[in-house]
Amino acid sequence: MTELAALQARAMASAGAVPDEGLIVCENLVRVYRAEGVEVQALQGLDLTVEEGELLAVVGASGSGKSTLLSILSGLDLPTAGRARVAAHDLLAMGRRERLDYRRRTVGFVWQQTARNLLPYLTALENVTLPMGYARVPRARRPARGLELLDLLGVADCRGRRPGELSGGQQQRVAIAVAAANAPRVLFADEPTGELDTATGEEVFAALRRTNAEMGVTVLIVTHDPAVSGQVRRTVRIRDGRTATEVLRPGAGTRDGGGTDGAEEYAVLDRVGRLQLPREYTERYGLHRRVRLTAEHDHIGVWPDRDAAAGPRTGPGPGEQRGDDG
Ligand SMILES: Nc1ncnc2c1ncn2[C@@H]1O[C@H](COP(=O)(O)OP(=O)(O)OP(=O)(O)O)[C@@H](O)[C@H]1O
Repeated sequence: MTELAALQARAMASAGAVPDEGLIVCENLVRVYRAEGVEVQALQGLDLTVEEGELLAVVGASGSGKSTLLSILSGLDLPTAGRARVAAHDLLAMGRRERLDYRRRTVGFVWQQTARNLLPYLTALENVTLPMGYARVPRARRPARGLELLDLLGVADCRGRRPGELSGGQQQRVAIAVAAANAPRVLFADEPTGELDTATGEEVFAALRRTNAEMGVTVLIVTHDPAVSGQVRRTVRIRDGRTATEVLRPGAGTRDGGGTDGAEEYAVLDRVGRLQLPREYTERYGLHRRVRLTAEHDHIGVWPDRDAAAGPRTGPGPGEQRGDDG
């Protein structure tokens, strides 16, 4: 078995994930910051389930809560309330040692700032082999494993160079190799292409897809760039600290990144049946405070509540706009 195959086998092996649950499960996650007497609700009851092996993007405007979510999932921050589990680790209940082990072995990170990912005085290969010490990989096996990773990500020729001698895209691909060095269950990437031009950014996405497809590592990319949706099969949009909508693109996330054809937008339904309607729908159809539901044989109709203004009525009026067909 090659080093990479061994890594893949470890990544794929179930490490005790609770059956019927995703690899990542967030339920009603709340994070309140208190600064100088002012309270900011960065997360306001966020729900998210990610299955093992997924490659997904979490998108949202600035201030929507993406970084807060990433800090919690990566074990750097604690939520104020709610539930968060990753690979059978309860992120609210981890002790110091478990947290350290979680950060070293269960998850890997690629940050936007290329300089934050790599040590400047080490070569690409030394950067990749460094974290293997945390997972007690025998010293003699580290270079072969590191080279295999650099090769998978198309930067084996950079092995002897220091970060300052690499392009931004090469640095990010080496950073993915570093993050994947201990075959984590999940790789978190925070705006991994934020500092790169489009063509270089696509190379980095291709590298993230290879890590996902060939090592079986679940990859979660956080970005404010909605165009990233075209690169992955599933995009979850956060709005005001909650998961608002999801876009699924059959065929995306494959070699060519897929296209926009066949993309379908979904609203997120939480465990107790709450649904958040996209703002463009609530504005377009004049939906405020409450809506009227009609049960059809294969869908539910959502109608503006005009009764409040126009008096009681039993059915939708002629020419009234339909709120939602699904
Ligand atoms: N340490 C903190 N103290 C107080 N408020 C904070 C803190 N960190 C974040 N916030 C606030 O929480 C909200 C969500 O911030 P967060 O950084 O998670 O959003 P984001 O979607 O990652 O934004 P960006 O894309 O600009 O990084 C914002 O209103 C932000 O001002």
